[in-house]
Amino acid sequence: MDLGSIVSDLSLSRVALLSLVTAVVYVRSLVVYRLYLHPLAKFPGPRLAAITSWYEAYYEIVLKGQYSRKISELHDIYGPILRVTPHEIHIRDSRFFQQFYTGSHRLNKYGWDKRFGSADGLLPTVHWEHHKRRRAALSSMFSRQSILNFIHIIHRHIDTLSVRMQEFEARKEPMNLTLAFPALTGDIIMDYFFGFNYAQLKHPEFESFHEAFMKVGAMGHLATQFPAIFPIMNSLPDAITGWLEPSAKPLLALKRDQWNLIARTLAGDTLKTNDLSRTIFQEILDSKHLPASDKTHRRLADEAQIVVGGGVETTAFALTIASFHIINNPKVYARLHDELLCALPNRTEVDLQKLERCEYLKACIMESTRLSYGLSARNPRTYDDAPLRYKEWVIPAGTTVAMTIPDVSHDEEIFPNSREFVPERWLGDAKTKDGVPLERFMVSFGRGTRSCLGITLAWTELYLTLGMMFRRYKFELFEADVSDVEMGHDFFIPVTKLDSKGVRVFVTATSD
Ligand code: HEM
Repeated sequence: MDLGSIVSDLSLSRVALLSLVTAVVYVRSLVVYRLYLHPLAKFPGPRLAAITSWYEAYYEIVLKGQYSRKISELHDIYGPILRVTPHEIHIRDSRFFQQFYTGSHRLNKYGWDKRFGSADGLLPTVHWEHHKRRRAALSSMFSRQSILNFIHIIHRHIDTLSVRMQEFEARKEPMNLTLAFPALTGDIIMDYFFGFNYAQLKHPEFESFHEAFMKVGAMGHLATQFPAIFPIMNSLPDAITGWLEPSAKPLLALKRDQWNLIARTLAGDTLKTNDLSRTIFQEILDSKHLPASDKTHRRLADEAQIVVGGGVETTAFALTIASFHIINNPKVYARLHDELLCALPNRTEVDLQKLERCEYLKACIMESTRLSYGLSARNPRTYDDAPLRYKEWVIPAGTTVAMTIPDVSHDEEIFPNSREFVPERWLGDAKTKDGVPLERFMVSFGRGTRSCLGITLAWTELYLTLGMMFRRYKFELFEADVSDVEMGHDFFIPVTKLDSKGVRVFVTATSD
């Protein structure tokens, strides 16, 4: 070995040593900073969660969507306020929920922009002002009147569901409601957004967006830790991404499909095949609230993914939960069926106004919505203008603070036996023990300026679908139990145990 190479070997090992020392010093300083000097250092919680986001990553990625559950256990130990990552505070206090989400109209939402690969859709929009104009552009399409203008199309899809039920009855085969409902809600929202649908409800196996949206949710945990994932996925050809990550294929297909639909519309193709006078898509394109930068191909694709996504899984899960519990509880079924018999003496009729007067049906919908949560994820907000006060705590301005809907749905003080399906808890002048109206704690549609935009559409679908089903049919569960509707994983939306075969039922038409 010559002198030159000895010298260069020595300097290489010096560089390596120096790098190691620098890394150790950096990590130690970061740990000391996050534990003792960080503005959130005084907040309770596990030290590991305060030091590194890998604590969160372990529960979300390795254990597949279990951090929400862990956080609930941590609240039992540390109290209502916790530091759950180095930069985030979580609060579990049902009585603070309303105040937290409505405390200011200038709340920003950091974090969800990385989750779905559609950062400029309404739901994940970070800045409150951008959100305000994007929401204004969509609002009129979600008013009661607009939904009533669209209701004949919802009726058509519910008729198709009824025809499919007759088919399964004739074949004496179990029907998979877990798959049928996303096909129903998918066809409805496609008709409303684009003006046509993929007839997923007519597909023999109810092929739908269901799997793709579950994948979006699951990948969100990865994207939270590695925000480059979606930008990389978007920049690679689909074939390569699909080869690298086969489980992303349904998601890629969905994204590609929506991208192409928007390209065709922008190029002047008419996709609309239904008789609707306006689609959500046209409404966005014509909106005076939006600047040109909000009408680009990419932004429209983001909005399509978010609105179609918002319209599919949430309502479908609430329908699945309602159906399972009503079928599983003969007394609930009997009471509901009797009520529907009075409201709709003619079995072919499905009338929204009449169904809305059915108190017990409404109570069943409240209960299934409570148990379906809408979203199971921590729902972050940032008070950027001033510190947020919670009890004796002052949370510095600019801190991400989150609360979680399932925490309220399962607050035993407010909803005793909260895991059980008890529609009766909503009847009459329902109140908590200390006299607060119970509806105040129905938070599954969120609260404040960013609460669910599709609430009227969701309620309309729930009334019409459940009204039709439990007026016209009787059902028997086939190899399904409560674990097929309980949350096993928080993939942003609640997901049941992963090996669930779904809620399968035998169908029989009623004779009355
Ligand atoms: C049972 C059914 C549903 C439930 C429980 C539900 C729940 C929710 C929740 C909790 C949020 C608020 C997220 C937040 O606070 O940041 C939300 C937002 C949203 N939902 Fe729903 N949803 C349902 C059905 C629908 C339907 C049918 C649509 C129709 C497209 C829809 C569209 C949206 C949209 C666009 C947003 C974003 C609103 C915004 O950021 O301003 N949802 N939903």
